[in-house]
Amino acid sequence: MKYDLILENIGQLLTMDYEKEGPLCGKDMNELIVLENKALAIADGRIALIGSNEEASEWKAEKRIDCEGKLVTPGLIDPHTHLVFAGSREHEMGLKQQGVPYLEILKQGGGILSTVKATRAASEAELYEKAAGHLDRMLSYGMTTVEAKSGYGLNGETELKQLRTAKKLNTEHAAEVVSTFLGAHAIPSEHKHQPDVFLEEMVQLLDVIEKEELAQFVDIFCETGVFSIEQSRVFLSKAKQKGFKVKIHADEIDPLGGAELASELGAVSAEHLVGTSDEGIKQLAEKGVIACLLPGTSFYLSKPDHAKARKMLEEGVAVTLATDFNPGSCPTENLQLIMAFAAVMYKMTSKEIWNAVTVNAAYAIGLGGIRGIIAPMKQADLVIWDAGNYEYIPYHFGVNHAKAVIKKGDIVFEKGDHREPSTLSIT
Ligand SMILES: N=CN[C@@H](CCC(=O)O)C(=O)O
Ligand SMILES: [Zn+2]
Repeated sequence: MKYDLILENIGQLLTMDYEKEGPLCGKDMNELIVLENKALAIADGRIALIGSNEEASEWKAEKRIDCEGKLVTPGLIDPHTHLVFAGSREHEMGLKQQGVPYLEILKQGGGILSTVKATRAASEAELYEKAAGHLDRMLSYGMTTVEAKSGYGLNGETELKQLRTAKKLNTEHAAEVVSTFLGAHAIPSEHKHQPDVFLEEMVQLLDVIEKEELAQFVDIFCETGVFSIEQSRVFLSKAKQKGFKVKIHADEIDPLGGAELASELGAVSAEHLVGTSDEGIKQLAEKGVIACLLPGTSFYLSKPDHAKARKMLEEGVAVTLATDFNPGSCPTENLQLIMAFAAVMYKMTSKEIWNAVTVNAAYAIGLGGIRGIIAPMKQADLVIWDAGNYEYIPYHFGVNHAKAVIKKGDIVFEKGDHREPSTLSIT
């Protein structure tokens, strides 16, 4: 047998605990399988074998990579992004510095609504080109699978344009894109006084979204001045009736009880959770709703409060971490930076952080047990890091440590691609 690719001389290999079912929680989140001095073989885009370097010297392959004693992990998974949009919002930085709150900017027709204006005006080709650029950068940071929410259309035409763009990226780009319909992201100005009419319009889109397979998940921004708990309950219940899995932007700014609603509805995940009550945390644990935490957003919005990650972990909530990449509250594609934020702001351990961005992130986007692990016969989505151990990635922050990124067995990024000298020896 001749393999397509062999990675040799792996210093640390994080396979993750691929035998456990379901997202990791409790003390399982703080456990990591670290194999040392290993080699692995890839065939037909899948992991074929894991063995010692001595064994690997007997294996035959088209191509071999000497990992030089470095760390190899599953590709990172980002379970919460707003990938597809037009324009940018750097002009809001000054307003924020003057103390204008995020929701006040939105109320004045800026914020999300300013991105809606730009996105409505953009062609599908323009959206595609811009999102592909962001996705290139994500891939270069080791992110091999990314969730992408719509929500900058707020009308049928543009929401579908965003979702079709994401679907095309999933087909054509090396990274994998999982779509979420977030039509209920804000109230568009034309429906300012009729939010329920607007929500019904978004419900009407679900049939075509299902027919064209444009999204697996439906999400809503449940927040003061956006959608209430009751509106969110009605909207998400209708989505569930149509067979969609649901997520909620919950308790991001005001503690409205979004976590409790996510638990009541059996949502796959609740996102943000900065203001979530202790009761809300208990319910997330009880109902097995994954907490998708976004420390980059708390950092960027300069919030004094952060999600109570330690409390969630102690209560047995399965936690994942995401960039929340978007043009307003968190313009970064760098999940490695978010890992550092989680260490500093949430006091999560390196082990918890690695489980959060691999195993649990996969469960949060419907790919549990399929992505975010390195196991025989599973898809070969891997990162070779320019670091000798897993603790180094959340520690040395703000720079890119990915040395090479492999998606479905293909090398899709190497450090040298970006005019940085590659030290990886590929023969
Ligand atoms: N909070 C709602 N949505 C995004 C921000 C979107 C924007 O500001 O453009 C979030 O998750 O942070
Ligand atoms: Zn978001």
